[in-house]
Parts: sequence; structure tokens; C-alpha cells
Amino acid sequence: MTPSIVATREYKFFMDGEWRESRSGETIDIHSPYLPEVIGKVQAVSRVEVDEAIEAAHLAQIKWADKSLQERSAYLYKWADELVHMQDEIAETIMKEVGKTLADAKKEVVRTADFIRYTVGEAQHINGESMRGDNFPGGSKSKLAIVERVPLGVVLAISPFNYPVNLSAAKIAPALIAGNAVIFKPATQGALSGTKMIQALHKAGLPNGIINLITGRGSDIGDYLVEHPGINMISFTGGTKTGKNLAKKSAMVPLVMELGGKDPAIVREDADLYEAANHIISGAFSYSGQRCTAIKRVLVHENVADELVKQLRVEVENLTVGSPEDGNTVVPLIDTKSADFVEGLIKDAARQGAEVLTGNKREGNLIYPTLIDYVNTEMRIAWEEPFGPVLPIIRCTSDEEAVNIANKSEYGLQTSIFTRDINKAFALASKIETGSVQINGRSERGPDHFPFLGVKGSGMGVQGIRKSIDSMTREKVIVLNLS
Ligand SMILES: NC(=O)C1=CN([C@@H]2O[C@H](COP(=O)(O)OP(=O)(O)OC[C@H]3O[C@@H](n4cnc5c(N)ncnc54)[C@H](OP(=O)(O)O)[C@@H]3O)[C@@H](O)[C@H]2O)C=CC1
Ligand SMILES: O=C(O)[C@H](O)COP(=O)(O)O
Repeated sequence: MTPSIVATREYKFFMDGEWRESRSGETIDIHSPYLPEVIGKVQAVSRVEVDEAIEAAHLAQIKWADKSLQERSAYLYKWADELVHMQDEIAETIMKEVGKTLADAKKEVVRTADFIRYTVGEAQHINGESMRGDNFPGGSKSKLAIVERVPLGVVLAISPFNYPVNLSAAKIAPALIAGNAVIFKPATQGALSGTKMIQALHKAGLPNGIINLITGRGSDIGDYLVEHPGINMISFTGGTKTGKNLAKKSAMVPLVMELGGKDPAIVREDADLYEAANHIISGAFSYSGQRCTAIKRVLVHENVADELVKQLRVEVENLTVGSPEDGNTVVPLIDTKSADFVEGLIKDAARQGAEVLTGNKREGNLIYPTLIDYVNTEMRIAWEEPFGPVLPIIRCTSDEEAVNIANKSEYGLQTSIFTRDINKAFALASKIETGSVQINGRSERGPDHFPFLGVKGSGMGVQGIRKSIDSMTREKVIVLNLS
């Protein structure tokens, strides 16, 4: 095993341009999903320090918004460059902290640098508009409205553990380029990776106060941050329960939330089963299914179910399982609680008569990839999001039944439809209640400039580069009354 580069180093939080120890005197141990030792400690930032950071952010934001777009762009380009320079160090931290393979962790860092650069380019092509009053009956031609987009002020960015760099920067970059300051609260498991990402931003020379990294448990400071009167917009990615709580607590603040999912793959009778199986396996099992967009149930027509299941089983049994350090696809889950939860879902299905075809084995947090056939709608696994490497198969008698089961979910992130009939695919897509529908492909967020959204319990508002910038700005109308 390679020696840990993060050892048990204690990391500081970042506020008003300075790395600081919290006056709380408390730190939080960060455990690895697969290594026995504590891999780092982060500060448990106090409420008073949260107040101070938000105040500093407000003061700094005014000058930041005054800078030209080209000046702000230069800082963000430097940030992207620094991330690329630091990619080995950051990727290793991601691997140890959230158990992603080094190759995937590096991809995450490079994808993030690309994301930042694209964000700058997008912002440089956003223009306001103007309109004359006489377009409306009775309106005067002498009224000229100039409509621009202006920043909202201080954006609170809260991110989950599974893409600790990319999903954080996907909030921070659009906020910054639009002229906002940011309070960034990373997932506690993910805070070391988030800290490294902010080190890269610090190296880019960003003015003091524009970015503030607040570490601490969501259960301690989450509500305080969300309810804080100094926060002007919240961009949150995480679980549906946390998101619902957040939506109740925040008041009169624009909110974008990307939450959990239970993405179905609908496999029609006429699908190319080989293609479908490949997409389903990579959709369901990469990074052990710890993706909001993972395929989390298969709704297959009964006439082709045996054939599909046979192919899926072969592919599941070929998946590599073990430490992320050896490049395995199925790796230990983020913590014991998550592994217990996934195991509970498998046991419930088995107890109720589902057929566990392969997997159902556990070593610590490592759950072997598990394929379960003959799942019915009475079983928890038909509805609950595992965030783990388990795939339930529900056999359906018709498209209508598949669509009904797909839509009954409390979630609405994405759906995949596999079919050779493009007309049928469109007809089904129009009935599906999810933010996106993928035809003949696995569910996924990227490419990152596509709008990305969940409906129902999967979220509100839209991300995706242009949409994220829009969500972090508002229109400002200045009317010239000409003589
Ligand atoms: N739709 C999407 O785009 C995505 C959705 N997800 C969803 O996220 C979940 C997994 O991520 P996970 O990190 O476990 O999610 P959590 O909901 O547990 O945590 C997400 C973030 O919220 C913070 N938090 C916790 N309590 C509060 C609170 N009261 N107020 C404000 N913030 C709080 C957490 O901090 P702390 O870590 O300190 O508890 C963390 O930073 C899955 O359900 C997954 O589907 C994940 C990625 C993408
Ligand atoms: O957090 C997630 O799971 C992501 O938003 C999904 O991203 P991906 O589809 O690119 O893995």
C-alpha cells in the first residue's frame, strides 16, 4: 500500500484570505472508507466564525463584482491551471478520503478544470438586452429598459461526499464568475479534498474574503448556515432528507437543490440487449453505485428478461472488487452506516422472496456487487435509494407498467430507455416524470454544459454551466426615460 500523503495532518479552514485554526478548539477526524487510520483532521468552525466569514464575504463581494469580467476570468483560469498542477496530490486525497480509484479521482480533477474554463467562456458570452416601451399597447417609445444580470451577493455552496472536488467547484465557479462571494461548506467526508481544491484557488491569488471554506458537521452548523440572514442564495447537492430540511429552514432565498435518485433503466422488448446490459452495468456499479445518477432499478419486459438477466449476471460477476488503490470498480462504501443500509435492503428483498443471483457478500464496508431478480413493488429495494452496488430487476408485462412503476417513485432525476424504436422512445420519454431521459444510454450528469435537474424528491432548480450562472444572478432593469 502506498504511504498516506495526508497522514494525520490537521487542516485549517479558510476565511478572509487566511488559513486559520478554529477558536472552538475542536477538530473532526476524517476516516478513510478503506484505511484503518485517521487520514486527517479538519476544524469544527464555530458559529461566531461563520458570522465573521459571511461578513468578510459581503465586504469583499462589492469590490469583486466591480471588477471587470476579464479580471475575474483571469483568476478562474489560474485556478483551473493550479488544479491541473495539483492533480496528483488532489487525486490521491480524493482516493483516500472517499475511496475512488486514482484514475477516476484524476478524471474528476481534470473535469473540474475543464468545467471552470468552460464556465468562464460561457459567462463571457452572456449579454443583457434592451427593450422599448412601445412594444406594449400604450407604452412609450421614449422608455428604454436595459436589462442586465447582476450577482446575488453571498452564495452558500454545500456539497456531498461523492464528487468532493467537482460538485463543489460546479457551484463555486459559476458563483465567482458572476461576481458573487462564496461560503463553501464541504461534506465532512470530502473536506480534505475540498480543502486542497481551495488551496489551489488561494494559489490563484483570489482577493481576500471572496472564497471562505467553512468545515464542520452539517448537523452542528448546517442549519445555522442555511438560516443565516447574510446568505443570499443556496446551492445544495446531497440527500433528499437533508435537502427537504434545508428547504424548510431557508426563507426567501433562491435555492437550487440536486438530491437523491432512483433512476430506472426501462428495457423494451425490442432493445439491443447487449448494448443495454453494458450501459446498465457501468451505470449501476461504477464507484460502487455511489452516484446520484446511478441506475438503481431495471424495469425489463418479461419476454426479454431472462436474456438480459443472463448477460447482466455475467458482467456483474466480472466486475473487479476491492481496494480503490488497485483500480477496482466496486470499492468499499463511504462508511459503515451506508454499508449496513445497503445490506438491509438486500436482506429485505431476499426475505420477501426475491432471487439474489450473485453478490450478497460483505467484508467491512465492502459490499460485493449484487444482482437481485424477481423484485416486486412490495420490497424496499424497489423504491429506496441504496447508494451502493446493488441492482434490482423488476419484470414488467408492458411499457405502461414500466412507466407506471418508474413514475411512482418519490424521486425524479433521470430515466434510461433502451429500445430500437425511436418513435416509441420519444412517446415514452414524454410520459416519464424525471428531469432528463436518456435514450439508449446510461443515466449521467455530463457533459457538464447540459442542463442537469431533478424533479419531485430529486431536487429543484437547474444546474449545468449556463443554468448555474443564471441561478446565481438576477435580472436588473434600468429604465431610461428619454425626452
Ligand atoms: N442529484 C445530484 O446531483 C446528487 C445527489 N446526491 C445525493 O447525495 C446523497 C449522498 O451524499 P451525502 O454527502 O451522503 O449527502 P448528505 O445529505 O448527507 O450531505 C450533503 C451535504 O449536506 C450537509 N448537511 C448535513 N446536514 C445539513 C444541514 N442540516 N443543513 C445543511 N447542510 C447539511 C453535509 O454535511 P456533513 O457531511 O458535515 O454532514 C454535506 O455537506 C445521496 O442521496 C445522493 O443521491 C449526491 C450527488 C449528486
Ligand atoms: O453526484 C453525482 O452522482 C453526480 O452528480 C453524477 O455525476 P456523473 O453522472 O457524472 O457521475
